[in-house]
Amino acid sequence: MSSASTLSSICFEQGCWSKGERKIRVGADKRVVKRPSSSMSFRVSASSAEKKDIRIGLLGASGYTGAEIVRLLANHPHFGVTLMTADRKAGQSMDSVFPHLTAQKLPRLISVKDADFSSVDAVFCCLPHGTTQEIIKGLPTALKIVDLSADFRLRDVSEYEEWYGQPHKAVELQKEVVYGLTELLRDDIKKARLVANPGCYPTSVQLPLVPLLKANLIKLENIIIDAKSGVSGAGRGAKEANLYSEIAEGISSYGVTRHRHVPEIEQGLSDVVQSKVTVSFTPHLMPMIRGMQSTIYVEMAPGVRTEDLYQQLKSSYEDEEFVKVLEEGVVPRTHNVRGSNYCFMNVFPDRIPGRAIIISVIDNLVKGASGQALQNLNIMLGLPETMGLLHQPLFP
Ligand SMILES: NC(=O)C1=CN([C@@H]2O[C@H](COP(=O)(O)OP(=O)(O)OC[C@H]3O[C@@H](n4cnc5c(N)ncnc54)[C@H](OP(=O)(O)O)[C@@H]3O)[C@@H](O)[C@H]2O)C=CC1
Ligand SMILES: CC(=O)N[C@@H](CCC(=O)OP(=O)(O)O)C(=O)O
Repeated sequence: MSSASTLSSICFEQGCWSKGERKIRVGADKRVVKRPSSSMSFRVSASSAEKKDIRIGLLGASGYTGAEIVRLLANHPHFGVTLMTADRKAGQSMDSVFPHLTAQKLPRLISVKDADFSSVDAVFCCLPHGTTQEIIKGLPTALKIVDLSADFRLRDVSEYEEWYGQPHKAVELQKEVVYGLTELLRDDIKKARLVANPGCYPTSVQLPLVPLLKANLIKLENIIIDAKSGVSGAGRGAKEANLYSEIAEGISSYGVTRHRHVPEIEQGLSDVVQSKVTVSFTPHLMPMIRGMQSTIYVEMAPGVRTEDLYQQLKSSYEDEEFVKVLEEGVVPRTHNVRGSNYCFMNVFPDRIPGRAIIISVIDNLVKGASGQALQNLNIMLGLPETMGLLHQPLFP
């Protein structure tokens, strides 16, 4: 890995920049993008920018989440991919690995050890968990980084070691990490250099539960999460358990009693109430490619009705582009969010008094991974967080 680039910095017009920075005014909202080191200045419009002025490095570009970021960036006026890495596929062209991305002009896949980070301003890290800490530790400190793996999500390094079965290799770096659950931690993300993008299950679970816990509407005990994922959640690497003949025409529970997303979910929920929250969580592999549903059973606090949960979720997310509480009685389906950055949710009364059932759906590869990562990098660089993400779900 070679030496650091100076990070581009971006701000709204009222922000300030120093001498010698290039500026770009973007779209009608008069946003200003600034990059150090050139006297040149130019303008682009957000809708038709040919010049992608912010250079993106994509580590693990030959995987599913890497490819999904490339797909999303096709519609991003500022982020252009200038560096892409792979492991086994290093040396190949992206077109040959992912022909669906052929229309884009992309750099060749190289090994991460050959990567020159002086050519990038920000990095999406789409590597398997367990490999990422050492690699990120070696990156120039000027880079803004969104890590999609689980390597930096658990604040407590001993908890990481317990659940991931290996020592944490970047303990110092862990201290500066911000957890990237966008809608709920936006203010911290704005200031972050390194964001740990949440796991897909934890995203689908925390988005509905955090506002309800914050408002003391549900009990901390007996939260039961029955979650289901499409097979792309397991990545592109070949595994016997993910063969068509193992997945099709059936449902498999896995990680029963001990899935590594449990501590991540519990960390997020416990933070909200400043008290230990525990959950029962069982994930299932479904015979579908994308999509994730979490069906969550909760006990309501005394005197609380399902209507109160519904109103709380409605008001918490009324101004959010990507989190939608459906009309009363409408059941969210993974089909409704396919290919998009949306999370749809709803809450239903259980026939057992005092209990409620919450259903939350996302696309694991978008809101559960690459979409939320892009949302976070937009925020970290002062851009509108919806940039590149405003396409509608693909249905049917
Ligand atoms: N898939 C999903 O829905 C979600 C995934 N995530 C997380 O995002 C990360 C990426 O996931 P996904 O894209 O699905 O994974 P994939 O298995 O599809 O892709 C992994 C990528 O990392 C590269 N790679 C593998 N091993 C190494 C290594 N030792 N050193 C350097 N590069 C390596 C691969 O290269 P090559 O192809 O050449 O072998 C490939 O580009 C993972 O940490 C995953 O847990 C998070 C949320 C959801
Ligand atoms: C279907 C499937 O296997 N899903 C993955 C979760 C995907 C995800 O969010 O994983 P990370 O925490 O690794 O980022 C799993 O259960 O391990």
